Amino acid sequence: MTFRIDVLTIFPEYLAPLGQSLLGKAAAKGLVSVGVHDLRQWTDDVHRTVDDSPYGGGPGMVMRPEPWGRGLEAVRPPGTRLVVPTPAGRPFTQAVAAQWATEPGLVFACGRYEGIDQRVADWAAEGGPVSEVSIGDYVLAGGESAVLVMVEAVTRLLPGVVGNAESVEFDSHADGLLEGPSYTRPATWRGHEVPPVLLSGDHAAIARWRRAQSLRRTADRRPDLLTGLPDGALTAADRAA
Ligand SMILES: COC(=O)COc1cccc(COC(=O)c2cn[nH]c2)c1
Repeated sequence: MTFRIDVLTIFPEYLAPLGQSLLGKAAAKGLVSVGVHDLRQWTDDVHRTVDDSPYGGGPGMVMRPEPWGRGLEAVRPPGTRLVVPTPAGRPFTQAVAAQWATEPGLVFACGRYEGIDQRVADWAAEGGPVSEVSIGDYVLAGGESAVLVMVEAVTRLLPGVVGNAESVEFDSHADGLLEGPSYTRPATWRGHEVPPVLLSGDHAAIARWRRAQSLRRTADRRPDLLTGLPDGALTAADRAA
């Protein structure tokens, strides 16, 4: 029932926001519990060293395996998915978030420097699923920001977290398309009108208009999403739009 999140990082203070806002309410409801752990508590030297030079040479430093091995043994419930944010990962998508939201919890490993010794992910796969995932095609200084992003995407999908469950269902990407424009009062604002159909009360026309806007925006901004749609996702009416 309670979704358990654990994060291992050398910058625990960076993940303090995990207790705020939406996640905070969810935590207050007992839907989510979060643990943030300083990786350095599992180092074995007086300098609490977490990195070392890369085998084979090359720039930068690599995170040593041993602190990760001890930390994951201490923190990761058996069988729990280990998520490693990395620019070299498979794409993190709404579908991935939805899948993870059905599981009992997640453990996140925040890489820094040039990354974590690959044997950590390889060894961790012996104890449960491991997902090396990317939140986008750019390089961050570490995994902590990506963890904030993924935790927010997953926890808002947990039952009871977002007030209006329907608003989650009709998110962008939920049906494979981008969400179209939204409007609220006033009907005229600084010379800009709300599209009249939205004030018409004709709910069938409104639904058609919204679908057409969603398709137009997707074709304009994310044509890649249109090629990936399952067969039949686009109706004849869609194609005519
Ligand atoms: C095995 O995995 C690792 O070693 C991960 O290591 C690193 C190293 C540097 C930065 C990061 C953080 O992730 C991203 O930059 C990222 C994720 N998505 N898009 C950009 C992670």
